[in-house]
Amino acid sequence: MATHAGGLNAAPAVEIRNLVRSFGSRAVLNNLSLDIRKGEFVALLGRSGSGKSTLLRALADLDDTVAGSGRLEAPEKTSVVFQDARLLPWKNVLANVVLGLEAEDAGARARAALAEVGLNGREKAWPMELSGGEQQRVALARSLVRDPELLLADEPFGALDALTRLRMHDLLRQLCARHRPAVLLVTHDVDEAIALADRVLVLDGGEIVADIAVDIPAPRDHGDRRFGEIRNELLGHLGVGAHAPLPA
Ligand SMILES: Nc1ncnc2c1ncn2[C@@H]1O[C@H](COP(=O)(O)OP(=O)(O)OP(=O)(O)O)[C@@H](O)[C@H]1O
Repeated sequence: MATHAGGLNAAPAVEIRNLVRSFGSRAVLNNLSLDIRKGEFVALLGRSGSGKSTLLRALADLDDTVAGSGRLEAPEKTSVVFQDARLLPWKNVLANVVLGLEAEDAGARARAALAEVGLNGREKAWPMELSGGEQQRVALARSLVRDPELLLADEPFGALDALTRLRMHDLLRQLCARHRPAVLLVTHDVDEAIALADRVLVLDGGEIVADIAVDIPAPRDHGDRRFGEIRNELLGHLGVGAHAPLPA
């Protein structure tokens, strides 16, 4: 079992026991159990179709129509970020962040969140005027303004170019260090998982088949020996050689 980065609260934010989720006769999640502690950043890898999004949707309570059983406890204050920013095109940036917020100071909080993601001064812009990376910044601001105890992110940087992706890694790292939500990040990118997470999981056959603590101090260097060891171990669990491309 993994050891964990220091400074984390030992109480679990997420407790999953014997979770089953099936489509027809196929159990995509098969007696899966998992804890995520408060403030812990967990990345989830797995081949295409292994059930990563199914798990994330279960945690987000977005799977009412899916057959299943088991116990799942997750915080009420949960935010989700998807690969596409899912902004309402007819609302400006500020209105997108404020949407659904009932707090009296919603506007001020949304402005502060936009400043945190580097979009100060863009409050009145329309989504279509923003780059893909900027739209994802808005999506992050929209999540954080709700002060979530759990942040679920389903390949949030998958559609971005390599440089923007690296910038978004820095941003997400800073935001998580400041707000300390528990995080479950679904990604296909092994290096992204190692660079960002306290723990990296691999999902296969409906179960967690690897649970690896990333015991590398920040800032993490991709060329670091330990980084390479963890990469190789994860690639092994994913069924690919260390230098072969990850199957889509
Ligand atoms: N609504 C649905 N109806 C039927 N089958 C589904 C449905 N949603 C997902 N599945 C199936 O469940 C399996 C897991 O899907 P899921 O989207 O969770 O995988 P994933 O690991 O997130 O894949 P990817 O990495 O390609 O996004 C797949 O075989 C998929 O076809």
